[in-house]
Amino acid sequence: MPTSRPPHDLPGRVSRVVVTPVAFRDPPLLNVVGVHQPYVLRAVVQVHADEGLVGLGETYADQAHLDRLEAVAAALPGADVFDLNGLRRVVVEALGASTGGAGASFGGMLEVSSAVDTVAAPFEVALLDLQGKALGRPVSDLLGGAVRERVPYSAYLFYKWAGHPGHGEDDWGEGRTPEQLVAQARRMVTEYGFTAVKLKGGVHEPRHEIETVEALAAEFPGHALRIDPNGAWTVGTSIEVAGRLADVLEYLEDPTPGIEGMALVAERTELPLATNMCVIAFEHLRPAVAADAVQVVLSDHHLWGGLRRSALLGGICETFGLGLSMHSNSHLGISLAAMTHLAAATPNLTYACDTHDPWKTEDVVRPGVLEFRDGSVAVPTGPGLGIELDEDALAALHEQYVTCGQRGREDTAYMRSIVPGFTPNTARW
Ligand SMILES: O=C([O-])[C@@H](O)[C@@H](O)[C@H](O)[C@@H](O)C(=O)[O-]
Ligand SMILES: [Mg+2]
Repeated sequence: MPTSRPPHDLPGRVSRVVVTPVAFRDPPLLNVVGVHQPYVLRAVVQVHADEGLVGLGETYADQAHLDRLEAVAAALPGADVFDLNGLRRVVVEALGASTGGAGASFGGMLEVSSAVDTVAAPFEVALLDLQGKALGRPVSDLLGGAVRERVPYSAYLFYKWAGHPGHGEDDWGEGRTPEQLVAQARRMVTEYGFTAVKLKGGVHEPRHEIETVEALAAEFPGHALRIDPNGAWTVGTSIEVAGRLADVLEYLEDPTPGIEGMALVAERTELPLATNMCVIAFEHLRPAVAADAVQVVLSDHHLWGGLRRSALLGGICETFGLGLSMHSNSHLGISLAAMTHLAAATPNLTYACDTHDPWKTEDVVRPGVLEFRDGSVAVPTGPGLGIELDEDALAALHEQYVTCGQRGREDTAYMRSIVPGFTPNTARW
């Protein structure tokens, strides 16, 4: 059992905040807006407190977002590490001064109506990590207690090129045909033990993607399958695909753009529709519920304002009878730890969570804690997030950021540099 420290040892105030942008290698994964660049950019947030403890957070590192993170980092010293409502005030004030609180966009796919939630999230995670370290308790305890010891994740398949142009073939090779995607799934299922499998669609004609899902269903009977074309299909196509795949999918994710479009599809299928595109902030819940547009919401603490606001989202989903799953963008181990604590402490998060983890070959977190077994990760039991930052790896990945030349996620621009004239495929088919 972890032991509590006496109250007079608790850290009181934030003394210093360091935001470090890093870049880690990523394969050429295809999606509706283009292709992943050679590197993923992330920002590692370190919040130092006056007792010498350090809390960790992780988020996107596009330049505009970094500027906002820096504005908060400058304003946070002196803040009470237990005052999470106060953190939000600091963020609102800092963004008001630096940016006017405008929205944000990541990679042309995720539009955020207010930057406050996205900017606050990594600082909230870092403060919770600090609180847990001070109290000798895991973050899941601070969120109400873990209701499961392990958190299930799903395999995340992508159509992909064999390698980044000019760099030869990568470890995964080409992912274009149904057979190649079955082989990709076989490797993930064998190495990680996943029992849920998600296919990122919106890349090829729907007929080709249906064949891929059918091949996966034949090869992995009993696995929970999902496809997510990120709104690449019209309402009519979505209804057709839902009809074809009704017996093999557990849910269909964002087949068509917008709450209205999703509602039209939902009227014509029994298949639950999931989203991380048309419901991405609290203000979208009311119209989505009123239109019965979605049956499953994919939460994401990076976008919903942190772990406690994601728990609030869980409560709202429960109230309205909505299912709850978890979205992922390419991420490092700090985020995987945060996602795992959140999922562990959210009783109605019953679907396997998305993760890009298998595509990652570099990290800033020391190995050993966040290992996959039977498709799931054990909830860390150490204080805070329960993970340890590898300072050398952080420095190396920061150096990679400095030299890689990327300063934002640009899937479409990168695709156009290789396939001139490429158009993002939203509602194209
Ligand atoms: O990594 C990707 O290309 C994904 O398409 C990601 O950007 C999406 O945000 C995400 O995984 C999703 O479920 O829509
Ligand atoms: Mg999605």
